[in-house]
Amino acid sequence: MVKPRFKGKSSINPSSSSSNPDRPKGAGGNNMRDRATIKRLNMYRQKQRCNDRGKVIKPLQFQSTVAPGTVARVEPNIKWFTNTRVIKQSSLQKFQEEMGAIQKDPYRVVMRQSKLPMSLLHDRVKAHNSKVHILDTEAFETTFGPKAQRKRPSLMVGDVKDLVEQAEASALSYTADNDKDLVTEDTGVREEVREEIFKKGQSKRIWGELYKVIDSSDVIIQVLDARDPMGTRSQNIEKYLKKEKSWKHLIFVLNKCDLIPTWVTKRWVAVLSQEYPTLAFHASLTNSFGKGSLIQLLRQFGKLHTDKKQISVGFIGYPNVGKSSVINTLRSKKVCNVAPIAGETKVWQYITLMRRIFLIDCPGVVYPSEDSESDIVLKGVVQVEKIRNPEEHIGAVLERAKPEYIQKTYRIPTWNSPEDFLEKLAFRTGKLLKGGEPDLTTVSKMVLNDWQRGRIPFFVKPPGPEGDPEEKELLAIEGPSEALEKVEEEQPNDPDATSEEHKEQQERQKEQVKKILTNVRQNFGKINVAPEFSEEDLVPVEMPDLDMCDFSGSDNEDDSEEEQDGEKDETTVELAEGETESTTPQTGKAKSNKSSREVIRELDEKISKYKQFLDRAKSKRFSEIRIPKALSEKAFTDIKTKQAAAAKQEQKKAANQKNKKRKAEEDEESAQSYSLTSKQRRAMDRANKTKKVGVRYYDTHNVKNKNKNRKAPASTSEGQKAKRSKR
Ligand SMILES: Nc1nc2c(ncn2[C@@H]2O[C@H](COP(=O)(O)OP(=O)(O)OP(=O)(O)O)[C@@H](O)[C@H]2O)c(=O)[nH]1
Repeated sequence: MVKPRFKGKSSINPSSSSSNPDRPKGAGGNNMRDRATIKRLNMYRQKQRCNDRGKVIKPLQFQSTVAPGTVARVEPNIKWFTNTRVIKQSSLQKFQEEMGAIQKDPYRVVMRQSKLPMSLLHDRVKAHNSKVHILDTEAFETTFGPKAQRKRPSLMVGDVKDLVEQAEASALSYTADNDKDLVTEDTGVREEVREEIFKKGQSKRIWGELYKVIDSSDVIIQVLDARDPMGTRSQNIEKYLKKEKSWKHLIFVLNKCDLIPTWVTKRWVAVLSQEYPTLAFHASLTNSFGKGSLIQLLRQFGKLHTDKKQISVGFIGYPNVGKSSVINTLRSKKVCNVAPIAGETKVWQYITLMRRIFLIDCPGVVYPSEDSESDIVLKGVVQVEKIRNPEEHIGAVLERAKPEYIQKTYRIPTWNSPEDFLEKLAFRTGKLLKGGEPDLTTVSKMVLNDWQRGRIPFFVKPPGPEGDPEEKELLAIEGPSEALEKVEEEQPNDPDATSEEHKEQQERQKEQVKKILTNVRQNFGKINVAPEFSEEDLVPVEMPDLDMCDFSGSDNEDDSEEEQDGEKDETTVELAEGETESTTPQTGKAKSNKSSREVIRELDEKISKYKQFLDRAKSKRFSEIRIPKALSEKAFTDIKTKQAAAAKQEQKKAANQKNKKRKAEEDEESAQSYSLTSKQRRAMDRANKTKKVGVRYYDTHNVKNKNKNRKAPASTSEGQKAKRSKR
């Protein structure tokens, strides 16, 4: 530190040291410390000097020299009161009036409030018991009238008596187990902290994404896993939507219907339809179900919002329920990433379905619940690879899935415990560690993956009696419209819905939505159920509407799908038409005019239609369709008699036209065995073949195979076989 040295008259130190407050300007460059800073720094740096005995011989600057305890006076310097200002009463009043007027004016803003004595505006101290002047600030109508907008506290009771009664009642029903706030003695035993992965889909970021999707959508589709619709449903989000966004349409889509028996799909659709419009869906690019209905529904919703250029449809739901797959199915191509692991979708994503309809994919969201870790794993919320102890959840799998399905899937006849099961499976699949130890972790992961991907047949049984088809029908038919009414009734009024006009508009919209939903019908018989369920699970569902009209209705769905895809499905058969033709007597006269070949061709067509129908039924393993035996027999006997008649006619013609020798031979043959020509025999064979319902689905649907079978001459195939056997 440079001390100012006395140099004659001047006490200014000419030194250019950085600690000299008097140094000339520019001596330290452009960025010089100012005088005050240097003085302050010097003050910090100074040290007190003491003699050998500890007595202060040089006190610090500004240090009091007065002995402690002495009464002293502070210098009466004006600088101590720099922030104080004096204002005249008249000026104060003027300030209050002018500033008050500005504050009340909503078009003017007071800037720099902190620099103005704003507290002077509110100097009137209010007494504690002074009246609340609500009406000073709010009008009577908005406060108390029928159109009051002021929020009232929601009190559960009307008066103190009620309150006491309620308190007593709740005291009686008190149980310490449910009391979360109860302070208990620390036993030292605590629940283990949950692994982070079990909080999948609950992060703030994911919820942020969800709210973005909800805010941007006009129609919200909650995708549910058909195997456990209630478990993958977020009732809290539904409540939120009903309360805060009541003008948005919420729809359920029951996805993965191919993994459960059809009657279960039907029942769940009926049950869920009582709350929200519900559609069954099977997401697949090649073999989907429900696509036509959903697109039709979305189109109709688009028409509802004529005021908008386009509508946005948000897909929300648990992770891994198939939101992205549904979007891909609707677009008929891979527009969203799909994976059999949860959390594939990370951020929201906009996809154009049509010019007027946009789809928004959302990451899977999980509402924090009481679910156990096993519940979370089995709902497919977490990725199996990330589970630390997958063996712990195998017990839950074995509990939930029926033993017969486990036996069938893994070919393990019996087991005593989950560990035993895992060991047996490890030995069977050769998943062994060093020394031949079974690799339980790998095997457990395999089982959990199989579960999540639907390879182990499982479904949560829907509520209600199982074998009451009448009730089911009723629910299925009345469901959507009832649901709509209920939803609409429960919906609170839109804040703006004060005017009559708005109400009318709402009514109109309600009617329109109702109409839309009654138009959308699904034929559950068309779902291709993949897993093989036991007899017990395939509760035979009588379909009273198994007259062929039902099938014509079902084709409508395909039609709409084709409309979308722009391609025609060759396998679509209008059985309704076929049925009326075969059963009505009108054909007799007309047919007599037709040539026998035409008749045979027609009959062939009919045969193939019936065959397709039977194959379809067979592919469902008769889980949902029961063909009345009388009906099928009648149909086939009809065909056979007609074929025989046509064949006879053909025979007669041929007999007239062909030479005598041939005629004689034919006569001889017919006399001997009443046999038919090879063509007729083939036709008869085909007719007989249709009786065999054991033909697999792809035999008729795979056109390639069909042609191969037809074209390949028997001799060549035999020749090939012979060649192969020689080799
Ligand atoms: N069997 C069957 N599997 C399906 C169906 N829909 C989706 N999946 C499968 O379910 C898995 C998850 O599908 P995603 O579309 O990725 O599911 P997501 O809901 O988008 O999942 P997140 O990205 O985690 O939100 C994939 O392996 C799909 O193949 C369906 O209808 N039937």
